[in-house]
Amino acid sequence: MNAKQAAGYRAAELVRDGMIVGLGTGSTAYYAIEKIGQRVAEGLQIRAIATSNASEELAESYGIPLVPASEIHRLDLAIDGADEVDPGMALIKGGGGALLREKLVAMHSDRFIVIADSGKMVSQLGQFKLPIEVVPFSYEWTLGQLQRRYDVDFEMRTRDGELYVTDNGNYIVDAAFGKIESPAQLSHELKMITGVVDHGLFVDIADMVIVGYDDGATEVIEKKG
Ligand SMILES: O=C(CO)[C@H](O)[C@H](O)COP(=O)(O)O
Repeated sequence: MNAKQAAGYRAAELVRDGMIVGLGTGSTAYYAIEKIGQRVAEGLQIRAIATSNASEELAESYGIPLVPASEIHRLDLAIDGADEVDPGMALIKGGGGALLREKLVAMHSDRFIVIADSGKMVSQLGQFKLPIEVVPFSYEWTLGQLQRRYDVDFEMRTRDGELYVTDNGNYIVDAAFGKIESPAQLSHELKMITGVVDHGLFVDIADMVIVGYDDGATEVIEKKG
C-alpha cells in the first residue's frame, strides 16, 4: 500500500450508512473513492456529490449513487486531497483544476477531511503554485490586475497547447508566490479582485488531515479547539 492509498482508505472508513459524502478529485481522492466503492458494493448506503467530472465518472464506475448538489443543503462529510498542508491546516488545492467545486463542497460539509501523503506537509504554504480560477471574459485584465498587485510570476495554465478550461468553463492562473506569509489575508485579497472566481487557498476549512506514509502507516491530525 502506498502513502496516498493509505490515507484514502483510512478516510473511507469514516463513511457511515445514510451519509451524504463529498468526493474529492485527484490521485489521493481516487483511493478514497475506490474504497468507498468497495464498501458500497458490500452494502454501504450513501449518496455522494463529486467535485469534478472525472470523480463523477469514477464514482459511477464503482456504483456509488450520486445526487445533484441542488437537491442537498448540507453534506455530512467530504474527503479530498491537497497540494500543500501547513501546520495550521491551511491548504493549497487545485493542482487538478477542481478547486471551485472542491471548495463549495468542503464549505457545505459538516466535516472536511483532507487526505495527503506526507510530502504535502509543509511549514509554510507557497512552494506549490497557487491556482486562481478566473472568468474567460477579459481574463487578460484580471491577469494584469494580479500582476500589478503582486510581484510574483503568474502563468496561464494550458493543456495540449490550449488554455486549460475548468469543469465550470473558466481559466486557471498559477501563481508562484514561493512563500505565503498570511494565507488568510491573501485569500481575502484575491477574492476581492473582479474576474477572480475563487482560488486554491483553503483557510480554516479542514477539520482533519489524514497523512499517509510510504510504509502504509497513517497519522490523523485533528483541528485544534
Ligand atoms: O486539489 C486537487 C484537485 O483540484 C487535488 O486534491 C490536489 O491537486 C492533490 O492531488 P493529488 O491527490 O493527485 O496529489
